[in-house]
Amino acid sequence: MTKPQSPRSRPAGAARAASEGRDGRSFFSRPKGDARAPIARDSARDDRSGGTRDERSGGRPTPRPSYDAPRGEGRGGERGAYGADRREGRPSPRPSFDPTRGEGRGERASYGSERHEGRPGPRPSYDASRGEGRGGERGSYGSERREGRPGPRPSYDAPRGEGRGGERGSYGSERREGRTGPRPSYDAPRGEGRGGERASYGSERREGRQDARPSHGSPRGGERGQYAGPRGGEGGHGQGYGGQDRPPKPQFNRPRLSHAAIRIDQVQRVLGEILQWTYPADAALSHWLRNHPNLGARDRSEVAEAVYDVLRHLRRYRQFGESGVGPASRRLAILGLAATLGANELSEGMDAAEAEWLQRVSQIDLATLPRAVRGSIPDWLDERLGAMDSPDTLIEALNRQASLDLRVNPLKVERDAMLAELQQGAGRYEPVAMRYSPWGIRMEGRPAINRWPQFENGSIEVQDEGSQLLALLVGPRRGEMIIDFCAGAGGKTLLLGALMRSTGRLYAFDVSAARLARAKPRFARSGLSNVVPVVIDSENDARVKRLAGKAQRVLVDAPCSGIGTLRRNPDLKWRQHPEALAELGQLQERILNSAARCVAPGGRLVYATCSLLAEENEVQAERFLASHPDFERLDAAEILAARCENLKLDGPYVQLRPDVHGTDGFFAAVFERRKKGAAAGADDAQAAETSEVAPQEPAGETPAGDQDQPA
Ligand SMILES: C[S@@+](CC[C@H](N)C(=O)[O-])C[C@H]1O[C@@H](n2cnc3c(N)ncnc32)[C@H](O)[C@@H]1O
Repeated sequence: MTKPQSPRSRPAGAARAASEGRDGRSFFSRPKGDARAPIARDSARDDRSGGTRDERSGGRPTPRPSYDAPRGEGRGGERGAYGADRREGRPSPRPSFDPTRGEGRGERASYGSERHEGRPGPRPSYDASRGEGRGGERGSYGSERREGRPGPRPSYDAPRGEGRGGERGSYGSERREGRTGPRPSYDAPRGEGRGGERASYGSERREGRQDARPSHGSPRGGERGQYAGPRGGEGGHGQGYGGQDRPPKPQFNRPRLSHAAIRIDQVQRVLGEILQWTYPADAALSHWLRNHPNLGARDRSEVAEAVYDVLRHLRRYRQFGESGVGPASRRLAILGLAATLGANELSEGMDAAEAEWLQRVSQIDLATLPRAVRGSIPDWLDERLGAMDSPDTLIEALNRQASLDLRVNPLKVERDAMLAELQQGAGRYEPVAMRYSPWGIRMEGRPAINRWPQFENGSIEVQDEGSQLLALLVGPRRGEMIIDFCAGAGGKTLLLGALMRSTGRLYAFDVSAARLARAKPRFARSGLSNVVPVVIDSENDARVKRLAGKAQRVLVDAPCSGIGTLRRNPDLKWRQHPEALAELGQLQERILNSAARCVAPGGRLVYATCSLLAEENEVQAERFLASHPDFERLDAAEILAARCENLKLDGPYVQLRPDVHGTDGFFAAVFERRKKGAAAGADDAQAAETSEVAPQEPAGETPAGDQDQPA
């Protein structure tokens, strides 16, 4: 099994995503006494919203998260971004052009959006205004709620999908795992336990009751005070005794716990939280870690890696777990730790029956398992990925950890100079130039990039290589008017603005004020002055219509399932479901149609997702072409190949895969508005000119965003 990446190094596409940290009014901002049920319902819609359970358990907002968690990614590739976002949450020293009133509020959750780049998130991040938050933008969730736009209905009932298809039994079990509360309000699992999986039900039911059966000599039944706590000084690890060199004194009548027993229990507890699917995995993990501040770096890393391993291989592990004894979440924890630490490390923490079971399931020949079980993906996803070339290698790659991808800021530094600098100072992370992106540097390990001066001064950002390549498709030029229609936390906006050399005007639209607010400090760090962030009410906002026929280039980095980012956000495959895909498809189509109206005759429209699924990609592109005779398709693969000689792609679309290109899964289509159809564009432009409200001015002149923030 592959060694999972520690949460520390994950992108912020925070759940990104954490929400990309997952956004907005998260656990952090939830008012005291917020009931559990409503949170579950909301989060089912926008699971990227970051948050902690502090509020759930009493409404005490947690201070800054201590754990620079998993994903700096921004899912979709931006590890380190998480930490960054968190910092971004602090009042920026140069709030020059960011008009967003909401800024500084929901920033904690911001890591989610970065995850998105790195993209995270079914994250329900998309379509913020509806409370959806699917796709990769966790952060937006909370903020959306604050913005007073709670979704009228929990359209994105994330976990519902799980039990469907062939996985009903397991879905129900997930919900039950670790659960101590009443049934979640979304009432997802009707039908759970039916079908062929009843036998496992009983054990699954036990997954949530960690303290009920103090068997195995494990820490249940009083472990809390024993290890996880703050008794020890900081920094210790390896023993898992809260940083102390020695285990705590055994208490009367209580057996002394081994390192392995403690670790199993820790992982079991975290899984108990995550597998309720109330919050994105990275948010739930971060929250748990914050509540255990005295765990050392190694403790954190080991817990996180095992938890992510379980999320990656959940379906297979559940199947293995059926033949075991004890609570199901404990069996999952053992499997995750055996994969990441090695079975030998666990022996002291298991009883004889567990050890025998582990040995037995470790010998199962994976090749004999159906692909969906072997690759641990839900049936609906197996069906879709199975229709693609080389599905096995693809699924395998999606279950591996992603590397840490950095991008230099071309406004500030040359890639080679930065690479030399990093090789000197951070050589142990093995920085190398990326294969395709001219601005990219790839690193191994989990450096706390967000504390590096190069990050703080805007010379580097965390961004998946695939996201970087999208900028080449947009091909921005100096002085142009460009629209980044779904700008989120600004990952792609940053590169577009730098390639415009900070000239012209770059509109950064998004329905999520929280995500745009998180973009602000990034814009400030990067030295850009040509970005105009605009929070729009919807894709049909009047401010969008005013720009009809005016933009030379429009990028639609559409809200999507985020399935291409499973390396960074493995929980997405359990949170996403086919019904949500259908809704996403409609949203993508509406956004594309509105964005197309902004394109000037002869101008370029780029449609991109971090999905691998045809229905979000080529099907959308073909539908757009069929309904827009004034646009023609350009060969996106050719455009990219002209800039990246190593990159061999079959057009007309760009489709990047982790197994082939080492990037997250991305799709891009490029369309050009016909010049001879200029009449339509001219009409649009005329309509715009006669509009009652003048177009917004760029930052530095009239900060348009000021008018755009919700109250
Ligand atoms: C894939 S993410 C964008 C990530 C961003 N481009 C980046 O690189 O960080 C999709 C974004 O679409 C936004 N969105 C959802 N519905 C939208 C709509 N109707 N109009 C504009 N943006 C929308 C979401 O809030 C989310 O930030």
